[in-house]
Amino acid sequence: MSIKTYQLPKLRECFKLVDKNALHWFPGHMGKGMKQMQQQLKSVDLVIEVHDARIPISGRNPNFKHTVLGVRPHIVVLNKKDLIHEDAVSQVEQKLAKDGFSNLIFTNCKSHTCNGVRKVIPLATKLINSSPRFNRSEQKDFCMMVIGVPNVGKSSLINALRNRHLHKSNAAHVGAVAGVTRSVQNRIKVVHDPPVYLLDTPGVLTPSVSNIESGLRLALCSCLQDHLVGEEVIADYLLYMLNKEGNFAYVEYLGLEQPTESISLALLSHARKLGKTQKVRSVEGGYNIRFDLRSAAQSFVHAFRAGKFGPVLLDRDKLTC
Ligand SMILES: Nc1nc2c(ncn2[C@@H]2O[C@H](COP(=O)(O)OP(=O)(O)OP(=O)(O)O)[C@@H](O)[C@H]2O)c(=O)[nH]1
Repeated sequence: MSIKTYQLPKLRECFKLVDKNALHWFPGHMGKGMKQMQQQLKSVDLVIEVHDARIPISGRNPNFKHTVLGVRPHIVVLNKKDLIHEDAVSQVEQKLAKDGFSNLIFTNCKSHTCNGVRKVIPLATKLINSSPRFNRSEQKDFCMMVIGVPNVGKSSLINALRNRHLHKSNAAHVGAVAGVTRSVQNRIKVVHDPPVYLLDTPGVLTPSVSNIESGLRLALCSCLQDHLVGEEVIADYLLYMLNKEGNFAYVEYLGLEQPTESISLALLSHARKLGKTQKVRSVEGGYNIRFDLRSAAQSFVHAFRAGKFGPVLLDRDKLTC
């Protein structure tokens, strides 16, 4: 196999700035969902907080700490483990342990043989049995609430656990866009004996994103809806991050000769490669055919989300703080 060497461009130190309001996504169902979660706390024994492993710090909703965490035992599941480097796992573990998260499990809900998925119920029941159950001490069944920001894989985790323990098909609705689950759902049984039920909840973000770069990372991982931020802005941030990581797998994918820092050049090349054009009305009255940069941006970002550029830990810079 030949290894390509590239003449590297001078790395830029910034990415396209986006208006903070574009990163503000807190529709009504999120506020309502948060209230429903708080109300449900008395009927659950444990909270499972799911994160996207690519953004273990940026993807954390700090409001959960004051609203739904603290009363019941708590497990952090870092899902989409297949999209980060194997060697990043221990770095993330160390950082989160330093931040006070001791019950951590990495999962890949797309794999039927994931070891992490296998560990969730045994760890959860162990934690419940070693904590006071308060109003639920007479209950024979266990109930756990699955929380997290949008699109991190909460429903997928419930389905994976149900599949593993009951060999039953999916019961929670999974989708590739943020905001599929819009209210706290009915209990879903995932284990027979002792009975274990899980509550799926809507993904909830903070009402305001304080840091633009964290917001762009959330957008890149599909925790916000793309059209709110803009596909070309997300694509620009992706290009900036891949260059910063020294990950040039995008060069061939986009049909480029060399790495580039220019998102316009990258998208033009990709649109040309895909043959994506659009008709644009000209001032003279007719139509001009132009390369469709928006479709190219969508395709670039989707390729990243599908793992086409290999594993990427977006929060690497936050692990040393
Ligand atoms: N690569 C990868 N993709 C995953 C994994 N788990 C879930 N997904 C994908 O992530 C997307 C979101 O999954 P969901 O289970 O719907 O996420 P959610 O957190 O319930 O989403 P909301 O209801 O929007 O809050 C889907 O396209 C899943 O197929 C995983 O471990 N690895």
